[in-house]
Amino acid sequence: MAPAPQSPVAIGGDHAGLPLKRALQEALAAGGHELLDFGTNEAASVDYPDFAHLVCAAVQDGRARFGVLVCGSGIGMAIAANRHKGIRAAVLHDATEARLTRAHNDANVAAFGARLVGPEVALDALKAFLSTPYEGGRHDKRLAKLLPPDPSPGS
Ligand SMILES: O=C(CO)[C@H](O)[C@H](O)[C@H](O)COP(=O)(O)O
Repeated sequence: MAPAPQSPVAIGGDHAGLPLKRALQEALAAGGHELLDFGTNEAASVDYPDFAHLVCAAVQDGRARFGVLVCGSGIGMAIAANRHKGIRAAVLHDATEARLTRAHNDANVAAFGARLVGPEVALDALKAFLSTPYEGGRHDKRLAKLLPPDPSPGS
C-alpha cells in the first residue's frame, strides 16, 4: 500500500468481518497508516452496530480521517454508519466504486463484506478509497442536500 497521507484510519468489524479486517489492517500498517483498532478481535459472535458506532465516533470527533468497517456483507455496517451526522459510508465491492464515492460523495467510511469480497479486491478498493480526493464543485450542493429536510419526512 502507498504511503499514507490520510492517517489515522479507524477500523472495526464484527465476527464475520474478522479475517478481512485483519488482512486490511496488516496492509494498512505495512503502508505506514496509523490505525485505531476498535475490534472485534475475537471470533465470538458480536453485534455490528456496536463497532460501527465506535468507528464513526472517531471520524466524527477527528481522531480518524477515515473509517473502515467490515462485516459479513458490509450492508449492516453501512446502515449503522450512515445514521451518524457527518458520516457518509459506502459499501465497496471494487476500486471503481471506491474512487467514485470519494470523488462524488466525499465518503469518509468504507464498508466491506468479508463474505462477499476477497481480500485482494477489498485491498485494491481500500487503496483507491484512501488515495482519491473529493472533487467538490457541483457535488458540494448535493452533499448539502443529504441532510434531512426540516421538518423530516414522516415527522
Ligand atoms: O449485518 C450484517 C449484514 O448486514 C453483517 O453481514 C453481519 O456480519 C451478519 O449479519 C452476521 O451474521 P451471523 O449469521 O450472525 O454470523
